Amino acid sequence: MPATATATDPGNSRTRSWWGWGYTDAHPGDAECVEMGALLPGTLTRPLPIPRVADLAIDSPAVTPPPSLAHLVTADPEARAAHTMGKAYRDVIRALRGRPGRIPDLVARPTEDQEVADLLDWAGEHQVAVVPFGGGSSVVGGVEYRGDAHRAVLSLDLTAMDRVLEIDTVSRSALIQAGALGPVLEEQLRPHGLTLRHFPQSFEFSTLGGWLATRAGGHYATVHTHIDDFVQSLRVVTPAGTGLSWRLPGSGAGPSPDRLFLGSEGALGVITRAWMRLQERPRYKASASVAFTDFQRALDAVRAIAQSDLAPANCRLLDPGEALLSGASHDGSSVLVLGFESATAPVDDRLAIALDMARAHGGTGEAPKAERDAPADAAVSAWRSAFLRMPYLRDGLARMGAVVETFETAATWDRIPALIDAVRTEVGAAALKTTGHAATINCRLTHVYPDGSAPYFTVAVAGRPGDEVAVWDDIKAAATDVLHRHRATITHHHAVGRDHRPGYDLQRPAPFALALRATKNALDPHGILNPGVLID
Ligand SMILES: Cc1cc2nc3c(=O)[nH]c(=O)nc-3n(C[C@H](O)[C@H](O)[C@H](O)COP(=O)(O)OP(=O)(O)OC[C@H]3O[C@@H](n4cnc5c(N)ncnc54)[C@H](O)[C@@H]3O)c2cc1C
Repeated sequence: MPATATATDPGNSRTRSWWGWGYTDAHPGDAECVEMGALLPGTLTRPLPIPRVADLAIDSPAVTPPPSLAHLVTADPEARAAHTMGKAYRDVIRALRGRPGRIPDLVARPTEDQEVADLLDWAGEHQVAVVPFGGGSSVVGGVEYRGDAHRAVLSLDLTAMDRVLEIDTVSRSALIQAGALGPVLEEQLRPHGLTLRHFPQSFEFSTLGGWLATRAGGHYATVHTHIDDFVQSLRVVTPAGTGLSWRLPGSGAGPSPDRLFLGSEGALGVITRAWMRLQERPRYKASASVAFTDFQRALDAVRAIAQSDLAPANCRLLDPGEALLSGASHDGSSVLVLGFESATAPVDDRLAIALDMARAHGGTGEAPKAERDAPADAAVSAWRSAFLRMPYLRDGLARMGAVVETFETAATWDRIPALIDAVRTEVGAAALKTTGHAATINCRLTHVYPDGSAPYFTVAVAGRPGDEVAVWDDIKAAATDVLHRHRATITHHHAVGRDHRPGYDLQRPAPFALALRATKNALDPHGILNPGVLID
């Protein structure tokens, strides 16, 4: 039976930062920034001031919408500033240094599909570049226009389209508007005992449409974690018309129309709504952590667990640096965070078997605790809270002039040990060369598969004050080169955007690039949609 739900924003009384991560009231204060900076010798002695929109040079909009669309569009400086860039380190430091990217001329907030189509029609007639914008949490330059300086730019913010329109409890799926932020969407599903169960680290500040357009990866380590797996059907508004795929549990009818738009990053069309497969909320949970003195043996343990049929919800391996940083270990050991959950049956047995497998590879861990009865163990809790706090701390370190950023990849198991070693050595050497300081490079495995895994690296180093962007670009170029030589993907879940174009262009087969170009020409004949992303 169809059910409708009303959108709510649980966090709407708090102020979102226009330049940094999340809510302004959660940002570290000056004293905490100084304390963090002291951990990286060579950083500034005082934090850079919080940037103010009033200090930005914001030109008058180069374009005016027609009266019929004027009510959807704003030229408010705060709104324009907040839609200028994503939330990568590169974005944050440019805002802090008063050098943000190209500020869009206008921000539009459509409330229904027809308004999206009307905005695209108008933009096509006037050659206005349109950048679809969900939560704006892109870390790859996905929402930042970097094309011709004379072209007008419209940021198309989808967040006013944030409702769960219909729930089919029989087929356990829901029709959801693309602009719903994670908490807004889950709040509407909760009364039905259902969940999308897609929890990227950016969950609070990213949208369903953004997840679909970037093929986001959720928090879970195995099985259902990529947003792709939950898609039943998509509605996409393109300059060439609107398409709606059929709701099907599976179909072998030629190439999948949904697959064309998953990962299309706003370059082929605007995803306005999707039927998504839902899950029951888990009732049984159990978690534990295992310490290893030997990282290679820890990798072997994770591989064994990933190649079993245990399917842990969480199977994150933290190297010693990552474990120290998150408070999961203080003695130089690597830590494997294991978690199981189910809506159907207790999971303690599965956790016990996984722990036995870890111990067989030299791991030491405490007896498992079922989370229904007892809190998760200390290392698991420490890791979880550090995980959510991390982006705020990154911005605090950026205010100290430090260079702190992450990058992620995936490769088959046979390549993983050499890949991780090469990143540590070669990216470390590049960081030393460009800054004169030794970098901290930590690694964790975020997602594991029977045939490989996704290592996620964090780099922290004192920058060259005032030159932090160039420093990061040097380091990132070295990282791209290492990944390419080791046949590791340029991104496992952070998308391509503009920053990953060099790696993506190398990775994709030439005939596929031809097909993508032809598709872009067919669907977006005026080239207005997110120019520079995926294909020129
Ligand atoms: C601290 C932090 C943690 C993160 N953690 C994760 C993580 O765990 N997993 C993960 O996968 N990613 C993660 N990311 C990256 C980012 O959150 C994801 O790429 C996310 O899917 C982007 O969603 P969004 O709504 O913010 O999209 P935006 O950043 O607004 O847009 C991203 C891209 O999608 C396009 N787009 C947005 N909405 C639409 C639409 N409706 N139709 C068509 N195109 C659209 C945009 O044009 C852009 O190219 C993280 C980022 C940060 C800053």
